[in-house]
Amino acid sequence: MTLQASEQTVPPRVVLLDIEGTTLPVSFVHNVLFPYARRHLAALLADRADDPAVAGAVAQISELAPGVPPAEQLARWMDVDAKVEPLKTLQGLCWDAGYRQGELVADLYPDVVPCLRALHAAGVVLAVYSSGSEPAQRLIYGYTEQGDVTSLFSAFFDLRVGGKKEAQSYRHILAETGWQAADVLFLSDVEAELDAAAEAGLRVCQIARAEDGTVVSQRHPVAADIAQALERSGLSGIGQGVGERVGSC
Ligand SMILES: CSCCC(=O)C(=O)COP(=O)(O)O
Ligand SMILES: [Mg+2]
Repeated sequence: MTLQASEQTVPPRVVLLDIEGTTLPVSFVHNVLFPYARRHLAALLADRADDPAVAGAVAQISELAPGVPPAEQLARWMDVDAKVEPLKTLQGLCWDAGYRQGELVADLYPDVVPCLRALHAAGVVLAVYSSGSEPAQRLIYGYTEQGDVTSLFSAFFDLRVGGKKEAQSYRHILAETGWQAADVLFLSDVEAELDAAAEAGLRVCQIARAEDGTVVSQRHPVAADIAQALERSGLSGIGQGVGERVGSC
């Protein structure tokens, strides 16, 4: 029998977090980050063609879409929000300059940083799993409105381990880290990602943010924000005062 997160009394040791729709508003990704990358991709391809990261991504595009000019293929992928590695790599390189020049600052949901700090202080391992490249994930948490919070995280996983809607990707993360599936709580807004994580044995809870209009899961525990997800997963009582801090985050 599978226990619901709300029924589990042993708290998770690891919290694995999605980004878009979970810690960062969907609108920030789609109205700020994606358009920024779209505006800068052509210049990146032209100006940094010899950069190994750019050349490697272009080679990957040619393998995935032989005969299609890379810029055209990237535009097609962006039109459908495709989660493919070379696009994510190149978007990350565009954003890098934006964050460093002060044009981009990650507008995380207000509950996120206080919750992450409380969990970290309680000894809970924090990790990220996003379709955005690992460098892009580090930029988001490196340039938040609350400063650089990357040190709160022990690990970052991207499409290198596979797509987020595939159970095998979560098994890959477990194999790489040595974490036990039952010790890991995965938080995401997307039901198909929660399905895949649950199939791999992870504990899951959907973050259904009102602002994002998330389609509420009928299959998994649901929380309105990170604090509520933690309470429902047995984390509000960990350590002296952590419950209060998490509760107020
Ligand atoms: C981490 S960079 C911005 C997010 C992104 O590029 C993306 O495709 C969203 O993916 P997620 O897996 O966080 O939903
Ligand atoms: Mg998401």
